Amino acid sequence: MPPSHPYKDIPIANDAPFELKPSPEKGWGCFAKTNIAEGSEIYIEEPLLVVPRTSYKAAEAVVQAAANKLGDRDLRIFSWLRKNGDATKKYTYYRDALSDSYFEIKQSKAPSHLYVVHSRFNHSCVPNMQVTHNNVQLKSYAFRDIMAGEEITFSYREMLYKTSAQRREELQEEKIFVRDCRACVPGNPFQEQSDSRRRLLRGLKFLRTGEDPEERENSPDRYPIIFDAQLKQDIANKRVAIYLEFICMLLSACLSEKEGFLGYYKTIGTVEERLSEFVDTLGTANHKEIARHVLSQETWWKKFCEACKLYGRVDANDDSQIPWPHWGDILPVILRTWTP
Ligand SMILES: C[S@@+](CC[C@H](N)C(=O)[O-])C[C@H]1O[C@@H](n2cnc3c(N)ncnc32)[C@H](O)[C@@H]1O
Repeated sequence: MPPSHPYKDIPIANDAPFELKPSPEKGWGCFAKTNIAEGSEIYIEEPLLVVPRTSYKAAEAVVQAAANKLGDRDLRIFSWLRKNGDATKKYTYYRDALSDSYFEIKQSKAPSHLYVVHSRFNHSCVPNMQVTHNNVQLKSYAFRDIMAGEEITFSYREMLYKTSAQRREELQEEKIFVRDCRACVPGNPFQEQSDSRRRLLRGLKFLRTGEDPEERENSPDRYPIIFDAQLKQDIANKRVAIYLEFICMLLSACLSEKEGFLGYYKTIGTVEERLSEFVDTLGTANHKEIARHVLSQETWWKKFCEACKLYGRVDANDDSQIPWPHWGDILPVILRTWTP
């Protein structure tokens, strides 16, 4: 009989809906023991170790000092960590154990928090779990239904607006070579459509808000999303017409649903709630009526199609100064790139 794997000893609450098991080509991972309904909590965890931010070179002494303050039990748990679940790969350096299993808690001044259980979940670009935190406590929940036996994954970075090539580039910088991901493995229909959908989602976000979610990290010209310089400047400086914002929100919901991300933003209210609030901002009674009719449609695609009836209607609360013809150019392009 093979010797027991050290991960088998990692303490996981009995009522946790998942178990740790080998995950083909990804070391070990976490798999659902039962069906988990969308919105259900998956795990709550406190950090085992909190280490002040430091340079990689200095980290060994700093992490070692923090580890030395652990009680016997926690030190033993720390010692069970293995490089990507390989039982033979015990860490030589404390800093490497930390750097493979830490989470950055943005609000905290000490960014390196080691969570033994949450760091056993593998990455996916089409994940089913979201990890949030309340100060230093991590809390994860299912943002879509998860079937018993399915691997539970989360996205290590914000990746909704990135194409597979962009994601690959970023993850490889962290030595993560994504396997078994239907949005990344080239040549399958989901992957090809996924790239177009994510590019469109990014463009729609820019149209709605004037902010390009990728421009923060990349130079504006590296992965341009809007090629028309005048249009780009107009959107960045001015508000778009209300009808267009509404249509863009609905098309974004269609695309997010296809990508499996519709439940992802539930922490800030459901898409339905946000759209209802949006309807309240319309100033023309007739437009409100059309918008309510739009939201009563069964599917996101039907809602989007009905919303297109608002196309070009200037609302009483509209303060858009962006000239019309641009939008006439854009919508057909959007519609051509995506089939429901
Ligand atoms: C935080 S650990 C995740 C748990 C790890 N698999 C284990 O057995 O302990 C991160 C490491 O898991 C591996 N990994 C995570 N997601 C992966 C994926 N989608 N494809 C391939 N490897 C993945 C990478 O080696 C990465 O450095």
